[in-house]
Amino acid sequence: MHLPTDYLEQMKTWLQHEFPAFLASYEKVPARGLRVNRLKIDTEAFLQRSPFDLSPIPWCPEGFYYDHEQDRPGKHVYHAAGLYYIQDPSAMAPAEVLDPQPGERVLDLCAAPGGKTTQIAAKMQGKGLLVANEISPQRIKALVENLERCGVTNAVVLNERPERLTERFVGFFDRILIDAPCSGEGMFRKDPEVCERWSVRATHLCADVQLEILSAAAPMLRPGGVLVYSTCTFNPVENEQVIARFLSDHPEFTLIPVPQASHYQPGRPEWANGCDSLRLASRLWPHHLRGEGHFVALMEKTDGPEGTKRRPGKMPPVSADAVKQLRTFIHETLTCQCDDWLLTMYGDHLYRVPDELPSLKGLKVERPGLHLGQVKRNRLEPSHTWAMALKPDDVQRYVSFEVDDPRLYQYLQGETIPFDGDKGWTLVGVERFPLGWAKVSGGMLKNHYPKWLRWD
Ligand SMILES: C[S@@+](CC[C@H](N)C(=O)[O-])C[C@H]1O[C@@H](n2cnc3c(N)ncnc32)[C@H](O)[C@@H]1O
Repeated sequence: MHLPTDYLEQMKTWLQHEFPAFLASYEKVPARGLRVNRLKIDTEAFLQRSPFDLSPIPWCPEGFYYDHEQDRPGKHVYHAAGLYYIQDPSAMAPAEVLDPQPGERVLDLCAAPGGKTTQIAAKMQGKGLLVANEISPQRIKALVENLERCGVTNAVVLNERPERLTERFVGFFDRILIDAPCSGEGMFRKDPEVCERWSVRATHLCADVQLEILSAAAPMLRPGGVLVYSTCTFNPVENEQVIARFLSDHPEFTLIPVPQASHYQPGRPEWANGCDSLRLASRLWPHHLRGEGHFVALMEKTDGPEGTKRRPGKMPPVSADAVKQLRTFIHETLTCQCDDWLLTMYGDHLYRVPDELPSLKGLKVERPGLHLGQVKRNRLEPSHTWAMALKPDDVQRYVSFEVDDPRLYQYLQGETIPFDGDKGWTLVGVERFPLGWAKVSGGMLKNHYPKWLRWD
């Protein structure tokens, strides 16, 4: 691999005697990780059925290294069922540090493709409000698909510039993650294109953007709330120096210790303004641990205005016809009621809105909540998203295939399967983990697995 000369010079100056070990890390095979999705399965239960050779990642209880030479977990049906998320081991650190709790209001401001959003969602266990924002319209699709596959029910997905959210959410969030766009020095080993785009100038431009994002986020946190800033770059210009600049502009914020700090190396005050508290930030270096590298800083907001009152905002209304069709679908297919659900409609698409969501009027909304389906002339066509968010007990008809059943792969390939069962919408899954919808009629399981997800 050809590393930029300026980059090597900088790292040599900063790292000094550590530089040879750092440089040698580029010769090693990158560590690969997967994170068990506790919205679908407990870690212990997953380990019992996992066909992969796994070993624990010390800073993430749900995280495991796998052997990329031997296993391809991304191609397994358990991945399609959302049992785990493939994620760089060091990228699992920021959400661990954020430590979101069920029932809280959490903002993931730079969310796509959703590695950390899905990790946050698993920790929230479907309770509370998770706002996932992504500025890039191109990257939103992957975020939505990952939230869907992982069965996330309490997320709202926005496509906004951070500063457009500030006024709307003053003092609103308990926790905010800024996994900032950066020069990506921790990605060089895996992605040569990131390496080619790198320049000293780009690191300074990134730092300015990072500071703007932090400044837009600051008012959105409630006093007593915490903010995590992370990057996948090593450059102090984008790490310690950004934090130092932010703290000098925002005395209401203070750095606090990272709970898992014993696994990491401390931040480097001498690479910024010398302020000793920068040691409280954490550095994940590829020559100290098995992972590509990250920077994580945890800050608490000690002062500032309290947020909007805890009441839901006005959302676009739902037609009486849509409610009727939803009730009919639930009556015929599910085992739950929808009387206390907050609903909204965007066009002919019906969504269940998480509690406590303020009005989203004027914002670019990609998903105002859990997508339930499309309201057609006289029926509700349930969404794939909803299928992935259900459990076998939630439905009246569930067809379970074992991993070695050829019909499972016929289903994933979009084929119709002979099936003797009750008529109607039917959830299909591998073991007790849903994969999608089918409709039973005339002795056949008619396939509703989305075309864009079908296996070759
Ligand atoms: C490091 S990536 C986020 C990765 C994600 N958190 C995950 O774990 O999958 C940074 C994201 O910030 C977005 N971004 C770029 N410029 C931005 C800006 N000015 N404000 C907010 N987000 C921005 C990028 O589109 C990108 O998706």
